[in-house]
Amino acid sequence: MKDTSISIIGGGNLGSSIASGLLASGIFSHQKIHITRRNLEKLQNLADQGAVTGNNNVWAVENADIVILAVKPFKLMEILQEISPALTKDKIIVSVVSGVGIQEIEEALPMQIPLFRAMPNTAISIKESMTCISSLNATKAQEEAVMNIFNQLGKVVKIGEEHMDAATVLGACGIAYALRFIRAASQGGIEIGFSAEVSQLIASQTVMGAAKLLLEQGKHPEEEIDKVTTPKGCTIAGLNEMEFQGFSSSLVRGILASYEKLQ
Ligand SMILES: NC(=O)C1=CN([C@@H]2O[C@H](COP(=O)(O)OP(=O)(O)OC[C@H]3O[C@@H](n4cnc5c(N)ncnc54)[C@H](OP(=O)(O)O)[C@@H]3O)[C@@H](O)[C@H]2O)C=CC1
Ligand SMILES: O=C(O)[C@@H]1CCC=N1
Repeated sequence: MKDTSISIIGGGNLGSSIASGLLASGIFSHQKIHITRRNLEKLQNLADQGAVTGNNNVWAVENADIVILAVKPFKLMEILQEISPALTKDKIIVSVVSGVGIQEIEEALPMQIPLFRAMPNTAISIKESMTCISSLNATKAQEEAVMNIFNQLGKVVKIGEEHMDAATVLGACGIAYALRFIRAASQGGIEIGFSAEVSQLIASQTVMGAAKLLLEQGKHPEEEIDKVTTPKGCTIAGLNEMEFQGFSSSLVRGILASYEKLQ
């Protein structure tokens, strides 16, 4: 895709993470990656790596084959109105905005354009995102092209639009839940004698190993847990106390609370 141009409108937390992932991936030439926001100073790091930064959204869309919309939900309609004159039928739009449905976006567009919603997470900056994608008005080839981009930035799954809020919670918010687990585990590690640094290393690498056991071997978590829980041992004692304190149910309820916020 070296001749293809991609523009990210809204270089904030997620937009900049996407740009970093794209720069690291080599999918596009660096000078074909455009990113906009009003406070340009905050894009200096991406400019230093060869991306084209700016604050002219219309220019960015005119010069793009693929446009990623990464502004806050309340800004999206304003941005769609602004960039509408620069849109043509051959451009692909990908919205990573949470809570705004694909149909609502289509209604705000001046013509029928291949439209995608993608829900990545901030690990896209290191090509370890989980990205869920839905589409409207896209050909098979356009779907494959978009899936292929996100596939190189982590893992990707195509979902129905009706599951996009669930994807937002489990995948995008999920990064924060997992990080909070790591922080809590690290704090426990400090209580039992490790320095903060060593504790965080042990907790982070352990979570990565646990995730890889499932991802690489397709196992169920309980199958792997059974291998760790020695009868009368310390793991089952800790797990049962955590469950007594509501560990699993607090996670499930937290996921529901996030989901309800999007309804
Ligand atoms: N953060 C995350 O983990 C995830 C976020 N999302 C979704 O992604 C979207 C962005 O979220 P997030 O990155 O966290 O939010 P941020 O506020 O960090 O980023 C939005 C950016 O848009 C820029 N912006 C505002 N107005 C304009 C404009 N007129 N033209 C160009 N850029 C503009 C802002 O920069 P400036 O003020 O300098 O213009 C800001 O940095 C949201 O819709 C969110 O729901 C989805 C999945 C995960
Ligand atoms: O919390 C939020 O609203 C956004 C959506 C997904 C991740 N962050």
